[in-house]
Amino acid sequence: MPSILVIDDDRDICLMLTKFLSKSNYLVHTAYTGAEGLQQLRSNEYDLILCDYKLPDVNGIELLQRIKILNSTVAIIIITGYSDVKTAVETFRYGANDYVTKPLYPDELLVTIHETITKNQLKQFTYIEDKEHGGVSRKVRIQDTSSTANFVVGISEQSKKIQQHIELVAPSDMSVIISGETGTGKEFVAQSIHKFSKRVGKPFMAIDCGALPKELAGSELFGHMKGSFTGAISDKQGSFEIADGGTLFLDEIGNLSYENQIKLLRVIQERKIKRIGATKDISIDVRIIAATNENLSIVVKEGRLREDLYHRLNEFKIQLTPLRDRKDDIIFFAKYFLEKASTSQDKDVKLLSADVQKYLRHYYWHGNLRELNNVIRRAVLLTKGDTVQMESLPIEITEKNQDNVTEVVHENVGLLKSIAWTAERQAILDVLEKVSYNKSKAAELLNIDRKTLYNKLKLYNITP
Ligand SMILES: Nc1ncnc2c1ncn2[C@@H]1O[C@H](COP(=O)(O)OP(=O)(O)OP(=O)(O)O)[C@@H](O)[C@H]1O
Repeated sequence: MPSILVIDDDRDICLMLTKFLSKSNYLVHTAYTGAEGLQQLRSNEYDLILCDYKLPDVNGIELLQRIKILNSTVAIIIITGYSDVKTAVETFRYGANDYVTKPLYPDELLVTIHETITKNQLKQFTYIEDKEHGGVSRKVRIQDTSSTANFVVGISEQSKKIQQHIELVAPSDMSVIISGETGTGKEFVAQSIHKFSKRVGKPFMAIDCGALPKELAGSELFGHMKGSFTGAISDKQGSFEIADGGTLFLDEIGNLSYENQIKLLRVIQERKIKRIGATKDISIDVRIIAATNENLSIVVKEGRLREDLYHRLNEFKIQLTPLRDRKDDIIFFAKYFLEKASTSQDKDVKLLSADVQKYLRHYYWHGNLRELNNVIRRAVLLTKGDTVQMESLPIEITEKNQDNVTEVVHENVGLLKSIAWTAERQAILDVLEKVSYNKSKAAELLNIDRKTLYNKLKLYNITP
């Protein structure tokens, strides 16, 4: 039975989640503070941590970093208010796997939890038969690249160009830097390069340098010998050895320590590594694809990335455009995600209403394709008929976005506003019912303060 640790200071949410996740055959533990969560993590193994972004004792990023030190492979889903999505997408740089927005919908949560655990397990340790080492089984971490089957080429000019670049650079052995905002698809592009290269069939390993605790990074990348430091209880292969013959994808390269950058440079120049504490070098043949969502020339200027390493990695550069700047792709991908979500949820939602399409086109998409995927997944869950309507979109997309929707003719604005309001009114009523009309609890679940809730009750003429 997969096990989940819920970290949330809202005891009602913990209780509610424990109840329905247990019913869905998960083993659930709860913690009300970050410190308590870390304590639980020290004594238990979990498949997934479901963690509120705002905890009283520790901020979300710091907690993620501390979780990763204790367990670098556990899957993490962040719970956040939609208004904080911009901050939540930042957590992907620190190892979060996905996020869900409040108010929580049980069905959506179940789908997200199931997908996250499955995807994370595919990345985890697998025993493989190692012919070169006398057929001995060894434990390695290999990324399953079957997901590359799902790599979709967008229809915008920028996406077509990216595809050309992938096909151009893949057969060569050049190092590649892929840059782009979070969620633009850097890892998908890296997998695609691997798939089209002669290294296909060999390992593709993804290392998230942002999520890698500094203390463990050297050993994770280059391996270590038994006894080389406290905790090194046996010899360990690093990612370079494991990925030998294949491709190593180094995400958030700007986060590597200076010392590890020097070691990385040596691998590129001499094709050799030395495990921590070892005396002998090991020859390595690995193609490196690095990714970043920062401007690397600035990172170099600031002294966080060695210039020589930057130039060695920068043999070929692929720059992914934010989704908001390739508008043609928005609806194209939305339809793709719609079909995927509809199939996986066993529903028959096939269309996006004209208004929904307009609003999607004009939203900012801080989290790019990842955010679009999440919004569509939730919209499919909330849709009763075969067409996604405005009320199934988060209020942040329909409300804040209104000023930007230039294609909406003036007389339609009032109508759209009223649709958005209807959706919000319904959401408030649903939550009130769920918490037996306890307004404090309702405000918490809705992620607004009590005063705002009272104002909205007045506005929508709700008299519980
Ligand atoms: N080409 C694509 N085809 C289909 N789905 C895609 C594509 N690119 C991105 N996605 C969707 O967006 C999500 C995020 O993609 P990916 O992890 O590659 O982004 P990223 O830029 O590496 O993000 P981060 O910087 O946060 O690590 C994927 O899980 C997938 O749902």
